Amino acid sequence: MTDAAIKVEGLRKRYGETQAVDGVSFEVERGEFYGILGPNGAGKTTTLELVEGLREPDEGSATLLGHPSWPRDPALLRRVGVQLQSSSFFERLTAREQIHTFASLYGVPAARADAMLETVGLMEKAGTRENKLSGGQAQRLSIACALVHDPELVFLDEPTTGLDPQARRNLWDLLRRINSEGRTVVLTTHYMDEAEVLCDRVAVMDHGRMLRVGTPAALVEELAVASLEDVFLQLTGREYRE
Ligand SMILES: Nc1ncnc2c1ncn2[C@@H]1O[C@H](COP(=O)(O)OP(=O)(O)OP(=O)(O)O)[C@@H](O)[C@H]1O
Repeated sequence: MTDAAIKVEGLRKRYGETQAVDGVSFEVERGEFYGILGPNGAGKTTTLELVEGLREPDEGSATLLGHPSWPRDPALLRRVGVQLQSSSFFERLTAREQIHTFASLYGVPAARADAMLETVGLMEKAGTRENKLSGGQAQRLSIACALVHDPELVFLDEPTTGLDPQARRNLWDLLRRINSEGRTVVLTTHYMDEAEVLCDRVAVMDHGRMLRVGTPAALVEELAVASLEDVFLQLTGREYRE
């Protein structure tokens, strides 16, 4: 058993000619808010999928809460929440029906599912079908579904992409609350301000490798620049693009 929430050693994954993840190692402490930053195609999503146990690594290993993430351990699924893309909703179901379905898959009482809808501010949209929700509402519903079984560890892949500034800030409040309740949160993001505000530590990734890990303030200081945006630019040589 290790006390880290996540321990990753030497992960590699290739798709045909593309070395998507090229020897990634990192650790996330329990209760930490950890951000993975990188330009398009850097390998963030593949890294998350390997760590979550959704893909088999070519090499290397990951442990979640002290257990190997591959081969998948059903007992672990109960303790981990993964935010699915809103395109993974069950078709034509309302917001309430979606989260009730997730709740029943996990054996969670319906009342808990309703409480999660309330937490993400979707009670008044409970009767709305998934395809009629706005982008922000769909994101919040997907986060609520990932949290309905009260996981200890939560993975979010670009949770605020495509949201307007107000909706992003509302989501930040929610993510902070989730973390302050003691959950470990790992997210990827396209937004440096978001990483700076939310994350205890960030890892900057490019070309399948982790270039640097540290607190946003420490990275800014280490590279003697003005902001995390500059850290990103200096390490990757690229503006952040969506
Ligand atoms: N299923 C797949 N089959 C083939 N190539 C893939 C597959 N998934 C990802 N790739 C390639 O692997 C590389 C890493 O992709 P990945 O989605 O992990 O990056 P990312 O950092 O999450 O990018 P983005 O910010 O655009 O989501 C990219 O070059 C991508 O084109």
